[in-house]
Amino acid sequence: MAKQAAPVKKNQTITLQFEDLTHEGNGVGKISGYPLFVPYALPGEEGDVKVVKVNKNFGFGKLLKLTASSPERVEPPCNVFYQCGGCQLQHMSYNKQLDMKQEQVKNTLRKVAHLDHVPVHSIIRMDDPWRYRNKVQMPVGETDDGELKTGFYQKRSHRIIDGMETCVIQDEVNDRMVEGVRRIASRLGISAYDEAQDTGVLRHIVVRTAAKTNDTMIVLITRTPDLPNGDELVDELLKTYPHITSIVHNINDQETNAIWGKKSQTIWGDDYIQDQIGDLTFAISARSFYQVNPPQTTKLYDKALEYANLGANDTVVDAYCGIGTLSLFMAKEAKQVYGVEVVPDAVDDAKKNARLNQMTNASFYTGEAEKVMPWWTAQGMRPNVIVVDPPRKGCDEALLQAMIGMAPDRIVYVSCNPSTLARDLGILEDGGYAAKEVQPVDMFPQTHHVEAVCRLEKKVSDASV
Ligand SMILES: C[S@@+](CC[C@H](N)C(=O)[O-])C[C@H]1O[C@@H](n2cnc3c(N)ncnc32)[C@H](O)[C@@H]1O
Repeated sequence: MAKQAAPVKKNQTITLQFEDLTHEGNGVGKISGYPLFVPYALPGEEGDVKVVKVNKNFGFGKLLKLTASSPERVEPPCNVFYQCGGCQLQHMSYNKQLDMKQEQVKNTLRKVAHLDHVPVHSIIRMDDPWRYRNKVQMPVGETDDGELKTGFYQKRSHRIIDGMETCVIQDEVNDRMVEGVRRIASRLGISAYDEAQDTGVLRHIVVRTAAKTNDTMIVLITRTPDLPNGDELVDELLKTYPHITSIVHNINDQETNAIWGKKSQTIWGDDYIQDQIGDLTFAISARSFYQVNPPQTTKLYDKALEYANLGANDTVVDAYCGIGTLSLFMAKEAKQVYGVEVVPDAVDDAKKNARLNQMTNASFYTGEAEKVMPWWTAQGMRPNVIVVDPPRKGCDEALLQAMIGMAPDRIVYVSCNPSTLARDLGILEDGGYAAKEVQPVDMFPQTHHVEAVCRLEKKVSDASV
């Protein structure tokens, strides 16, 4: 059969009405049924678009001029929003962002796993959806005059954006600290890493601030094993910012896109910062995962706890447990909690956190959850509740099968990716679990990222009814 040509050509300019949004927040307009995805266009708008890419079934366009604008369009407060790849939705009212995320969860569950019947509750919004991030990983470069400069990369590139004054989703302390480190390091003549030549020293400045305690950790990531003028840098930083609790040097000597290298050493203060969530205290070291949005984290964990519906005799497994945050909240209500996590430093933090909070009924194990869980199943572990909170790629099939084998009464699935959530729910449904309800939580305002918690229960078999 002859291949049907796309009805547009690259570089052609067309007028398009936008009717929908993609998961990434791009506007969707159709020309003779052929969809074009156009960043920064909103449903209900019309605009002149230059076609920039033509695939067989869809294409991409660049918005040249809006001819009809949506009431949901707002002025992005960030001066580099259109260059930076960090946020995608600042041009959209917060209510519209929430609608989009809600619909994404609903539609993905329906399309991927045919779970149309599962109620998806209204997304839990953030009261003030700005300045929420407690961690920043900022690339370092050099100006033409040899001064250090910092800024996020331009979209789909490794070019640092010029003129980035601030990041409006970062905690202001992080913004200030990045600028402070840049200024002092520049004065001390520390050079920036040059990716093209694989030369120079400072690659990234990472700052993590604890919202409740104001503890701050600074991580200096260098290509070189030593940090020239490191002592002076530490002295000056401490003089200028006495609230710093930890300074860590991480070495990344590889030619790679990865930010972090394998070796870290604390060059001043503690190996970790401490923060509080609710009435629990957590130690967090440099390499450990910690939720980035403190006010929303409390809401997310409250929902996960409600869904776990724990009793004093319950045993819980928390797979992908990080530093044991959710595990310890569960341990307050359950008899025993077992956490498993792949990052050894995070497991050390989790053990420390159990001690810090005087909790003796939570134990933590290092390993890949997809390997440890089948082994636990074979050992006869039979928890009443399993909690999973995997990275974006979702759960490994071996882990899902191990969960099914453990036959818990309830499963709580915390997800940062609706597509893998839906895929995994399909497998759990086939394995005898019913998804009962889903609660989206807006953990990442101004970005297209979506978080959701799902409650599953073991299906009652016909024979036992
Ligand atoms: C989304 S975080 C959740 C952590 C924790 N529940 C929290 O709220 O802070 C996912 C965690 O899974 C860990 N992880 C990634 N792959 C893993 C694997 N194969 N086995 C065990 N843990 C893994 C990551 O290191 C990270 O700590």
